[in-house]
Amino acid sequence: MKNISILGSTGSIGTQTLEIVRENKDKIKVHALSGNSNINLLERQINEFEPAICAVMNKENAEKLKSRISGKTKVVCGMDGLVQSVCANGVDIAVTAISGMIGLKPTIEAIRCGKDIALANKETLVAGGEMVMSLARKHNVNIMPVDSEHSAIFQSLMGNEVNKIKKILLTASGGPFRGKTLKELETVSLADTLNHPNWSMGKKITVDSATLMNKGLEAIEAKWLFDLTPEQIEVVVHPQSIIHSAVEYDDHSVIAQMGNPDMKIPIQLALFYPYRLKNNLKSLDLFEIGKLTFEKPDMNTFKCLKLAFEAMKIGKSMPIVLNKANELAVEMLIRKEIKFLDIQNMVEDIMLRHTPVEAASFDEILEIAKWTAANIKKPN
Ligand SMILES: NC(=O)C1=CN([C@@H]2O[C@H](COP(=O)(O)OP(=O)(O)OC[C@H]3O[C@@H](n4cnc5c(N)ncnc54)[C@H](OP(=O)(O)O)[C@@H]3O)[C@@H](O)[C@H]2O)C=CC1
Ligand SMILES: CC(=O)[C@@H](O)[C@H](O)COP(=O)(O)O
Ligand SMILES: [Mn+2]
Repeated sequence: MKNISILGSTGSIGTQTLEIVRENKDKIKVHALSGNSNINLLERQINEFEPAICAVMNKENAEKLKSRISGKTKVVCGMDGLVQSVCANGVDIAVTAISGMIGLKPTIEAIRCGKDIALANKETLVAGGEMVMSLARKHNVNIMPVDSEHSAIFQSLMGNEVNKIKKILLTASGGPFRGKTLKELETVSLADTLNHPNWSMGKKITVDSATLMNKGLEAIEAKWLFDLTPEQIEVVVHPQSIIHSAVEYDDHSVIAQMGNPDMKIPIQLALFYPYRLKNNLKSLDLFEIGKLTFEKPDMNTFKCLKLAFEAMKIGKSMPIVLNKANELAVEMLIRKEIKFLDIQNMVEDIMLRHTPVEAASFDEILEIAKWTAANIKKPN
């Protein structure tokens, strides 16, 4: 029996993880759940999965939840609570399904406590990749990719010589605005932006997919997970999202992983690797799909992708600035305070004003994030 702790159990990845638990009760058990605002759902999840711990980031929400539940679940709060929920005795694997770099601290602490990580939260590696990967090596912890592209790369690497990678082909759907011009992007609405063609996900990542920042963050995530140079990462727009990514080897053989766009496939593999358990998902029907097509990304229109590659090449504190500025700008877009194209312009503007410095410790990463928040400029 495997015991898991889910950081962000009320979100898209969190709830899909719980669906997998529900279908595999003889193999996996929930030790801890966590969330922030959705205490109605947390209450239902506690009643169903009876975890030992439930962490709620927001203190008032934690108090409300405490008053609603009876039984054996201990409710803890704040960042200390999140850390307790992943480091608790008995937890074997922490699923990092919080959105944003707030997930960095509990991930680092989970690794320090020797817990394996099923990593969905890509912002963690963008902001703290060097630190997280070296801590994982030190504590002999496995970091299992949940992100569909990274799971595909992981699977395409199985049984092959890792040092013979020529490059990886990181596939991108192109998002809801694929093929649009800068002029057309000036007037897109929030509802259009949140309308992803292939995946149903949380708001933040859905906006990132529309700006192509998601692919930029994923390129940096891949660099850290698979020890790649920026030149070894090629983004390929593949609107059907059937090939989830591929690896080209030195002998020019290309190995890819395919499947319907359903996150339960990579989540399940991350939880049960090396076992591939039966499930009730639909088979891939290539006749129904008909065509798989490929395009080059338009990095001049979708500048976030170019900016992410620049930040990766510059290194040091630049990826932290890129990530934090993007998080802040996406929050503003969701609150309807800025327009779609403002995101890439705000990220570019602060990157131009930032002088990269070494930022490898948690405190240094936090300092850079604070600098970014204090210096980001909202358009007039
Ligand atoms: N969704 C997907 O298909 C994929 C997601 N990912 C990555 O996985 C991560 C999660 O994405 P997704 O599930 O879509 O996101 P959601 O927005 O659906 O869920 C986010 C979760 O994080 C919790 N949360 C948000 N803010 C805080 C906070 N300040 N403190 C504690 N908990 C918080 C939310 O709690 P509450 O709801 O209670 O407020 C919720 O449980 C992201 O990093 C994303 O990039 C990667 C690949 C695919
Ligand atoms: C499901 C998943 O892994 C997402 O990161 C997805 O890849 C987003 O789609 P885009 O390819 O449009 O960014
Ligand atoms: Mn992805």
